[in-house]
Amino acid sequence: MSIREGKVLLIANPAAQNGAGAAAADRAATLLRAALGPDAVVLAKTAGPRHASEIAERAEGCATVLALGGDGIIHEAASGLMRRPANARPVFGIVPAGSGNDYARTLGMSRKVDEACEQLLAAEPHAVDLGRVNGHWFVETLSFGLDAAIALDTVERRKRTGRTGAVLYAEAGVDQLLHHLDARRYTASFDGGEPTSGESITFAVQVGPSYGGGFKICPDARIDDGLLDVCIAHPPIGVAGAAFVFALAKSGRHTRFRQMELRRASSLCVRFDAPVPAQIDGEPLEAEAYVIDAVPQALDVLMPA
Ligand SMILES: Nc1ncnc2c1ncn2[C@@H]1O[C@H](COP(=O)(O)OP(=O)(O)OP(=O)(O)O)[C@@H](O)[C@H]1O
Repeated sequence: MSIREGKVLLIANPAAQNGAGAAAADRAATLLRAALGPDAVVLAKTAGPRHASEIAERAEGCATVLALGGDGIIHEAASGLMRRPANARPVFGIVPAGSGNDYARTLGMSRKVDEACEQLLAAEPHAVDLGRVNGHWFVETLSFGLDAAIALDTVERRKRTGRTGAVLYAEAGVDQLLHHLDARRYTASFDGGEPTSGESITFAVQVGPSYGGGFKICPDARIDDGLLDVCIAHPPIGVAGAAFVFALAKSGRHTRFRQMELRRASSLCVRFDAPVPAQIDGEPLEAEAYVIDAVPQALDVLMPA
């Protein structure tokens, strides 16, 4: 079903990208109403964290739900939709207006509002996989360790300084690299296999390739293969080596280093010996053990043709 059939609910985070989301929301609503009709599009601006999830869960009578903002709001809206019965779940789409926009990169959506609306108007739905950890859904990324510490530090820095984008991520990266290059002991079992133990500096579990504002941590991950791609960075990696690997990860060329272990699995369980920073689509997540699986073709998502 295309966006042209049925009502569209546009859930927008006015606070995304340090407040730029408000104008982006009005612009997208205007463009979509011009194309689809004045009554075809309902704009709902979020009032705060988790509101997008509640709005999406209550999306009665809508054929399409769009999330406008960053990966956080996309994560929340998709989670809300997944709480609806499968036979009453609207098609999902995004208007990227965030800071990192990793899911937008994966879907191939433009980060310009006008272009993204054009793409949505011509898009067809595609059944894509979602990840699930301890009952929480994720659209793109779940990770533990250094990179999660960087992602979470980035959010803090953005709030503090008002700066955005890959430069901010790199800045947080340098700081965390210098002060928190910790190896974390883990035990993991893949697809119900025998548990194995090891040490990781980062441990990423991806639906799509991208995290941290465009770093291709699992460059070959596909969102419709029914599998999760895993990248485990093992020690030893010194500060200079880690910085080098980190820079190469921007284009996915870090995978050739012997410290990188790449795997695919439909499910895994991971436990760390000590509390570890963890991020799910850029938001913090805390648990003692993580039970993770891929849910194939979980959500119909509008993707550019
Ligand atoms: N009205 C609001 N005021 C403040 N925060 C909000 C509001 N609505 C939602 N949020 C929260 O804002 C956070 C960040 O939102 P979002 O991901 O859309 O933008 P971003 O952080 O700029 O982008 P990215 O996640 O791609 O870096 C989310 O955790 C969300 O819950």
